[in-house]
Amino acid sequence: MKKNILEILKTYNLELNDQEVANQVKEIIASDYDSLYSVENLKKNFSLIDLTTLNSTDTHERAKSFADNVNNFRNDFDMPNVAAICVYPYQVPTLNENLKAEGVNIASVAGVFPSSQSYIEVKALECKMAVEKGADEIDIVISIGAFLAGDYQTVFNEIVAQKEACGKGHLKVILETGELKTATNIRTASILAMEAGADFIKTSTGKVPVNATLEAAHIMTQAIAEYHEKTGRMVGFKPAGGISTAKDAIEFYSISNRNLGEKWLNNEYLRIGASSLANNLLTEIHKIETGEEKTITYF
Ligand SMILES: O=C[C@H](O)COP(=O)(O)O
Repeated sequence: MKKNILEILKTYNLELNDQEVANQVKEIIASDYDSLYSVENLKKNFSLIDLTTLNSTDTHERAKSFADNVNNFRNDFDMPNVAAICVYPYQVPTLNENLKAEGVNIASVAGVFPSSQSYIEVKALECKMAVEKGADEIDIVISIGAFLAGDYQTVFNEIVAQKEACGKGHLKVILETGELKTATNIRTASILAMEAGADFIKTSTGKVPVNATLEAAHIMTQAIAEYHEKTGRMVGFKPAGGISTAKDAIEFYSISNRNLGEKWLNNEYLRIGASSLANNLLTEIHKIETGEEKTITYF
């Protein structure tokens, strides 16, 4: 029998004040950011990256070139590799054939990314096919229109169906927080997605005007910590969309560090979805380690 998400949500206090959230974020950054800004943490943040392309101009060749660079990375740099490469579903077989780097996963968007506007059967089939073709992880988007219309049960049922379709694949659920607007909506969607079985909750697709914000990260990581306390299950967190500088990465890391703590600060439970962060982190690490200002464009 399908669970009733409205009944489940009643067991949580969902109301949040946007201004209080903003103040809490300011306090965390003011107090923690400087001490967390180190080469060690920049390298760790690199190892949290889901190296992403997701452009309309993508091709199999583009996926292969990502795989080649990731395969060679440890020959060229003495630091941990990225966590995963994230591509469109049709590119999964290309990664499956070409990605050889140890410990680097294949992630695929699915569920009719980025709009999620289709039949649930189509969305679930895309998840199933991507896993069958070799994806370890699947990134889907919630039905934002249904959520904003208050139809939480449909949003919940669709996540459950796509989780089932993923089988052994890990499911990351994108809330598209920039479209949810309020802190209360972001908190509600976080809890709904976790209750539906999300292995990770993720902020954004990178395809809407407002992508990952520190406020959304704060709300989501607090919800993850609370859900863990209530159920014992550790859900991962993935900020994504518009995170491109070393400063951005350490700011988001400061929020996760404060709200989730050490157990989450590894790529099993923490990821950053980003198309341009990797090169910028390499450039910053090189600058701190050698004193030389040199733009590194590896990916
Ligand atoms: O999931 C990852 C996002 O699509 C990446 O967004 P970005 O291109 O703004 O880094």
